[in-house]
Amino acid sequence: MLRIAVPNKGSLSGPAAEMLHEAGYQQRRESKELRIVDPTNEVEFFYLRPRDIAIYVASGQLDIGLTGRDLLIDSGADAEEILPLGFARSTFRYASKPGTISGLADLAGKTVATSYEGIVAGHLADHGIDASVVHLDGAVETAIQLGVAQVIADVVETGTSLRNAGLEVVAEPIMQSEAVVIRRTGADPDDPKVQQFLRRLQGVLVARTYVMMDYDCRVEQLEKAVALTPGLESPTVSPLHNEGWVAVRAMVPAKEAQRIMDDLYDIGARAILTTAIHACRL
Ligand SMILES: Nc1ncnc2c1ncn2[C@@H]1O[C@H](COP(=O)(O)OP(=O)(O)OP(=O)(O)O)[C@@H](O)[C@H]1O
Ligand SMILES: O=P(O)(O)OC[C@H]1O[C@H](OP(=O)(O)OP(=O)(O)O)[C@H](O)[C@@H]1O
Ligand SMILES: [Mg+2]
Repeated sequence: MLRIAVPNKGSLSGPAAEMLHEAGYQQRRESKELRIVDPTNEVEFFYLRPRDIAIYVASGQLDIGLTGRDLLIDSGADAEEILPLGFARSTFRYASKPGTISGLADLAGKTVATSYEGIVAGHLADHGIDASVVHLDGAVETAIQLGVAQVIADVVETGTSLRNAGLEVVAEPIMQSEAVVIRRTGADPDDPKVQQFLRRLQGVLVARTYVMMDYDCRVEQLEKAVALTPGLESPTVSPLHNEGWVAVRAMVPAKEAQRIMDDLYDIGARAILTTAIHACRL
C-alpha cells in the first residue's frame, strides 16, 4: 500500500485534496480525519501539518508527500521534489517600510522576521550577510509596525498583505514556490506504485492545461492547419465524406485555444470546436 502525506490545513490542503479527487483517489469526508485508506487504489493518506510533511517523508515512513517547495527547502529535510503541481504558486521575498532598505546589502545588522527561518538563514549566509532572524508563526507583516523587526521575509502571492501593512518588497525574490510532490532522497525512482501515482497526477495536470480541438479543413490547407495544432504527438486526420476535406483532432493548450481558433478560421478551417479533457495518460 502506497503511503502518502497530504496537507491537512492552510492554502495547500483544499487544492491538494481536489487534485487527488480528480485523479480518482478517495479523500477524507471531514477535516478532523487524520488518516484514510483508499482500498480500491491501495493507497493510505495521512493528513499532516504542511510544515511537517517533508520531515515525515524524509524519515522513510511515508513514500511520498504533497507540500510546498518553500516548506521543503525550509525544513532542510532529506527529501526531494519529483513533480511540480502548478497550484499554490507564490514568491518568497524580503519586504520593509518604503525607503528603509534599498538592496540586499542593507540587511546587514538588521533583524528579519519570518516563519521560514531555514530559507532566510540559508539565503543570508549564501550572500555573506550578517543579520538576525526572528521566528514568528504567521502574520509576520505586523512585526515591523510592532518593532520586532525592520525587515520581514514571507510568502507573496498578490501582494495585498504587504500593501495593507504599508510595506514594499526589497531585492530580488528569494525563491519561487508552488505545490510539489516529494519523496525521500535516494528512494527507488522506479517504484511502480509511485510511478502510477505520478502518472495519475500528470493526467490531471494535462486535463487542466489542454483542451481537445476538432475542425474541418480543405486538404490544401492541411499543412498550415497542422502547424497551428501540432498536438502532443501528431494530430489525427480523418477523411470526410465531402471530397477534398479532412477532419483534424489535436490537443491544444487551453490558454491559446481562442487564438488558434481565430488563426484556423483565417486559413479556411470550419466547424472548429473545443472540448474539455477530463482525464488523460500521456
Ligand atoms: N497566499 C498564498 N498564495 C499561495 N500560496 C500560499 C499562500 N500562502 C501560503 N502559501 C503556500 O502555502 C504553504 C504554507 O502552508 P501553511 O499551511 O503552512 O500556511 P498557510 O497556507 O499560510 O496557512 P496558515 O497560515 O493558515 O496556517 C507554502 O507552500 C506557501 O508558499
Ligand atoms: O500576497 P498575498 O496574496 O497577500 O498572500 C500572501 C500572504 O498569504 C499568507 O498569509 P496567510 O493568510 O496564510 O496568513 P499567515 O501570515 O498567518 O500565514 C502569507 O503568509 C502572506 O501573508
Ligand atoms: Mg500562512
